[in-house]
Amino acid sequence: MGSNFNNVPPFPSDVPTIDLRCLSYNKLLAEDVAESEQLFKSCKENGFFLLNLQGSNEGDEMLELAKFAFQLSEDLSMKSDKEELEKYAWKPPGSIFGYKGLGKTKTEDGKPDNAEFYAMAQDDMIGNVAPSAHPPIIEQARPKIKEYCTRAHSILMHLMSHLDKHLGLEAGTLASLNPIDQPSGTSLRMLHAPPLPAGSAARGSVFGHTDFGSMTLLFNIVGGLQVLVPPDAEPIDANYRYVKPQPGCAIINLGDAMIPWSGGLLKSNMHRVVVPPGEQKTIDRYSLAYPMRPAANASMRRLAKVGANEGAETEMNGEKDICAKDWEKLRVARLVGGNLKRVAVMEVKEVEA
Ligand SMILES: O=C(O)CCC(=O)C(=O)O
Ligand SMILES: [Fe+2]
Repeated sequence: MGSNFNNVPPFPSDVPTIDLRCLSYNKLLAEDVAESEQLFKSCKENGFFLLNLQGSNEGDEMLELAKFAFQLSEDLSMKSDKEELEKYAWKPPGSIFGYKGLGKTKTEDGKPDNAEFYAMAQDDMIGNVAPSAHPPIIEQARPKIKEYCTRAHSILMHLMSHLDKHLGLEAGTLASLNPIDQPSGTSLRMLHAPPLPAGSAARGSVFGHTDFGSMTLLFNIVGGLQVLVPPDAEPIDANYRYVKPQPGCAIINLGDAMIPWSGGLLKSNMHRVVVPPGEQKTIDRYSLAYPMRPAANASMRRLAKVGANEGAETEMNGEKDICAKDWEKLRVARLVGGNLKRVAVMEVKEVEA
């Protein structure tokens, strides 16, 4: 994947960027205490960090799989008949997987988005459920997509094991809420934003949102991703900063599920994708998102004991239980209804009331 960075115009130096921590996956694998502290800090401050995957077998394998998936995404975008892809259309809230064509959603300013994507359900790709039909380009890639999901999941599980420790949870607690072998809404989503025709008005690709799941592993090469700074700022243009993509690194961000689980201690930050900065706006932008979601039947309730010394709300009285599947349904319905409000700590209670 590193080589792909050589084929794109440089990320400009005169745009506002967010200075994300770049953590070493190798050090985290070796249980490096300082690196682990930095991970926890990032999760509490803004829920975003870069993860350098170079130098460990697992990390290098993930980078190779990303290279494969970037090519797959390009092949799908460039070699497919769009009408053919519409046979596998994404139709929320009923079907949140499949193909979404350009302009099917609106960005903040009410204009149609400038991105297409193809989302593949992990359950389908790894065999938790009977396979669904996909275009031949995807069908042929099934074994690699399965490898991709498996590898991405195991990397995120390791990051979760660090959070278990910091949150004072028993080892394996967060992993047990995100098992790969049980049905969940986890997917691999390949996004493509074509360059806008010269002289046309700017149009964003992905409207401001937080990810629904527990943790996302993201690869991009071309800029355009922006994060809200600080996380509780008004979601207006002036408060968004670009993330500068780094070779050999994934971008990790926490999703909304971490908020109720951690009693609001951890952050799930608003982000969006706008026109790539500077000269980068002249080329096709591809990104690969693996938003890991909790098992469908996982409880969204605050985890007992979580962060008692860290200022998290630990009072659980009155909180009703709701499973991830129902919680996500409410989130999708809210999104389709145009409500992009952030998830509140007490959302579990709110939605059930
Ligand atoms: O394309 C990107 O860089 C980010 C995409 C994203 O936020 C998402 O798919 O949830
Ligand atoms: Fe996202």
